[in-house]
Amino acid sequence: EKVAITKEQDALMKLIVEAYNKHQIPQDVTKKLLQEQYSTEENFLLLTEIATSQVQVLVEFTKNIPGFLSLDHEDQIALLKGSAVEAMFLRSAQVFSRKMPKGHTEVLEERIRKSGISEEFITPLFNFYKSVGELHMVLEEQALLTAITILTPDRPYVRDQQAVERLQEPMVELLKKLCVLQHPQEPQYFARLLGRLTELRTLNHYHAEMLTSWRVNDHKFTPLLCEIWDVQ
Ligand SMILES: CC(C)c1onc(-c2c(Cl)cccc2Cl)c1COc1ccc2cc(-c3cccc(C(=O)O)c3)sc2c1
Repeated sequence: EKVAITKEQDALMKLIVEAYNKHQIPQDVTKKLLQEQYSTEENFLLLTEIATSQVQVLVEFTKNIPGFLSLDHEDQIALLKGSAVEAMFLRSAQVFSRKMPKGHTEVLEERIRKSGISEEFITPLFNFYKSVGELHMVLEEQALLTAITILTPDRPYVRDQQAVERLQEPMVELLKKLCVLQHPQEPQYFARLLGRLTELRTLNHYHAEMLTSWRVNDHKFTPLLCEIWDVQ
């Protein structure tokens, strides 16, 4: 039967995409990727600055997700803390999938490879970037997938999981319809997108190890990152 987006779904879509477009890392931050010199220290500092800016952007985007601010306040914090790393993997992955202007892609890869991350995490990290790049997600899909990741009910310390499910469910339904409409020639595209969310969960584990190894080498994070990642 013909798949059609309802009026409500279209309104939800517009709100999510609007929020996604509105909240971006400022150009003066990302353009530093091209300017600062290359050293492990400099790369780490630059990535830390971008990640901090990304968390601020993520909080603003999340506040614009319909219904989020009506959730229990403790749960709002639990959802943000539980999804921040995954949302940032998704965000940084988009840089690799769309050909960034002025060769950001190569420069970002170089800086991540030389930021003190051990080889055992570099491989899964870039495998993820490659698998996201191969999906050629459109903006709507990127925005919805980020919102769905944030609204994952079974994050640690979430008390009212049903309330989160009630927000996530319509987004998953909408994404499913979008995938059918955007990729008619690829019926399993939606399943591939959800597969990325599963892969993201494993990356959380790697990221926790990355943080530990950076801290062992006395790398400092910003107060915002310390708060969202429960470090220091
Ligand atoms: C603290 C820091 C050292 C760190 O610790 N773990 C990670 C991490 C790493 Cl390595 C990989 C994945 C996830 C995390 Cl969380 C990081 C760096 O995290 C980030 C987070 C967001 C972005 C967005 C970017 C980006 C570039 C150009 C353009 C744009 C754009 O949106 O236009 C975005 S780069 C970038 C780097």
